[in-house]
Amino acid sequence: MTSRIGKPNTDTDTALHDRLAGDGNRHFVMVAGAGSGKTTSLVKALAEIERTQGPDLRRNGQQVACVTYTEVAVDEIRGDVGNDELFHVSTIHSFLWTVIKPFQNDLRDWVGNRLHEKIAEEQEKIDKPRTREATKIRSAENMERYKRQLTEIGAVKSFRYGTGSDYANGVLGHSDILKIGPDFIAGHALMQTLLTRRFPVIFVDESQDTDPAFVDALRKVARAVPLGFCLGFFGDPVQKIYMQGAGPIPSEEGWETLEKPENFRCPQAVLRVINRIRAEDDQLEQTRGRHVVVNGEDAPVEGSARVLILPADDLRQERLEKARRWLAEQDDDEGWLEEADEEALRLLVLVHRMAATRLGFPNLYSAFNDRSPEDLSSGLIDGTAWVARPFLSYVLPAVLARHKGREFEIMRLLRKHCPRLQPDALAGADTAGLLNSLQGQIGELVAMLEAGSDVRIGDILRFMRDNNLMAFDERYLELIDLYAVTAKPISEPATENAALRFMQCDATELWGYRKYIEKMSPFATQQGIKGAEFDKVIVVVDDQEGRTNTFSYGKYFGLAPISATDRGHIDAGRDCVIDRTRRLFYVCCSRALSDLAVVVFAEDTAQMREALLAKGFFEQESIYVLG
Ligand SMILES: Nc1ncnc2c1ncn2[C@@H]1O[C@H](COP(=O)(O)OP(=O)(O)OP(=O)(O)O)[C@@H](O)[C@H]1O
Repeated sequence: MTSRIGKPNTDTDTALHDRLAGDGNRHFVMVAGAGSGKTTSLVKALAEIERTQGPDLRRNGQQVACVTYTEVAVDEIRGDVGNDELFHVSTIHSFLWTVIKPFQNDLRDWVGNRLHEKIAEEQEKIDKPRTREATKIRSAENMERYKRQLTEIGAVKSFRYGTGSDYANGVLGHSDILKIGPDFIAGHALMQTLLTRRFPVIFVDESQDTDPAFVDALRKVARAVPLGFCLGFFGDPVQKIYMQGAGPIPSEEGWETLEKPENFRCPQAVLRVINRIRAEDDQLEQTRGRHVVVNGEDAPVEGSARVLILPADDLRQERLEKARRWLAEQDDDEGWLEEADEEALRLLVLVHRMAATRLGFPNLYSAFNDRSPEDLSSGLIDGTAWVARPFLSYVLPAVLARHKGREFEIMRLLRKHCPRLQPDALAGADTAGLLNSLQGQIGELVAMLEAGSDVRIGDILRFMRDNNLMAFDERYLELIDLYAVTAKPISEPATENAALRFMQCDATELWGYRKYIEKMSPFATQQGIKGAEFDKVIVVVDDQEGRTNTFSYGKYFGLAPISATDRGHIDAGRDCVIDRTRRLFYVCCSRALSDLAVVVFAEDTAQMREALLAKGFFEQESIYVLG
């Protein structure tokens, strides 16, 4: 038994198990605060289904689908329920791909329509009288390319799912899958029947951040199939931290709303803080808090929740280290200095310039973050930025595998990514010669990524393209060409040159970046820790670092003025920067199992203290100004 499944059932768990066992409408929404055990309820419900319905489902070749937000969350749930084939645990993308993959002809039609749409969009740009000449030329070129692709897709044998779309080669990208999946599910009755037959139960975890079109498509299925199918959402609207998430999931007629009043994770001191934070949102007040057994008695943990205000100058890194030492001394607890144990301490930073500098990838960070387009800046945090993918999933793992002498792993990576090892290319090839040459080229990559090699990221990509080590999509090929003809380093960040700036970074910066992405440092992003918990949590608040309009602690704490746009959003009752920052702060503070410290960098520390006192989240005696 794993830790989650082993937890005692709450009344809500019992109510859910009864519902799952019933033969009426079984759809439900479980909505509850942080640490209330939503994921625990989900895995316990899976175990209950296995126990009571497992043999029948297996006999019918059916599965229970559990869709969640990240690979990390998939692993967590898998860790609880094991590798049982009865459960199909996956991210949204991979679930949608499983569902739509068999419909190859429909996929081809969809791509055809999409290309027609793109052609029409470009034509519209050309037709606008105020479009600049250079833009018109680019649009005309794009149109030609799309038209060419229209003829090429006829020859595609079957479509695959990859990171970026490359229609001519049969590759559908992340964003395509997210459009096609809900379209197909919502639009085809046959699809709905097949879906519910194969997956008579579908659970969606972290529903507040799930794509709204996907949620709507599933709702439609639930309406169409009220009996014999069970759709269950688990979420917390106050933990929505991605702009595009669905937020609250309204219940429908016949559905049950299940609530969980307790918080099982946080100690009393932290529970008081997060209840106050939440009082400004939906006012849900959680009860109980974490308990431990002391001398045979179940007792609540008091824990701690403090704020340390530090001057925002260019000594931030040193000051943060000093603050950790201060906490260690105050508590006589070396845990605050922990560097390696992931579960013991996490430092949560909103944006990572500080971590980037410390880990040795300041330029790469700047390329992704400063005036960069949304897909790069948000992809920086979780490693999904399209320019970074080949390195994180292929090049760096291959080089590491060579360092460790794991040739088998290198072959696995090459087989997956290298066009020269695909079945079509291998037919009639001199396999031994090919393998030798590939081995040699991996050796060259190792040397290029060694400290002091003076190689740029773009050089590595050119090497890979020239030796056909990877199938690049068109966007990437254009970028490699652009890098090749741009001799001068770019000094001024601009949206359109972000990817090129990435290409011009020292290749060795990739190692620090990998370390950060793989969470091999005590730092984690504030958005990246959904669903997780740590013994000690340090939330680093530093508005100077953030250069986006998505979050602002200054505005949230009432120190920075709100803009006219913000005012417009507030007046219209729309989601605004203050709401988003509050939710992020709530998620961060609610990760602590024992101790929470919020480290705030402020231009004016006294003023910040006043602002925090006025907010009233923390007790007066728990707010410290450290010089
Ligand atoms: N019934 C229970 N009894 C005791 N502890 C529990 C119970 N349910 C959950 N817990 C513990 O509470 C903590 C939080 O549980 P879980 O991660 O499932 O909550 P969650 O609601 O998904 O959290 P969040 O939304 O904040 O990510 C875990 O340490 C879990 O082991």
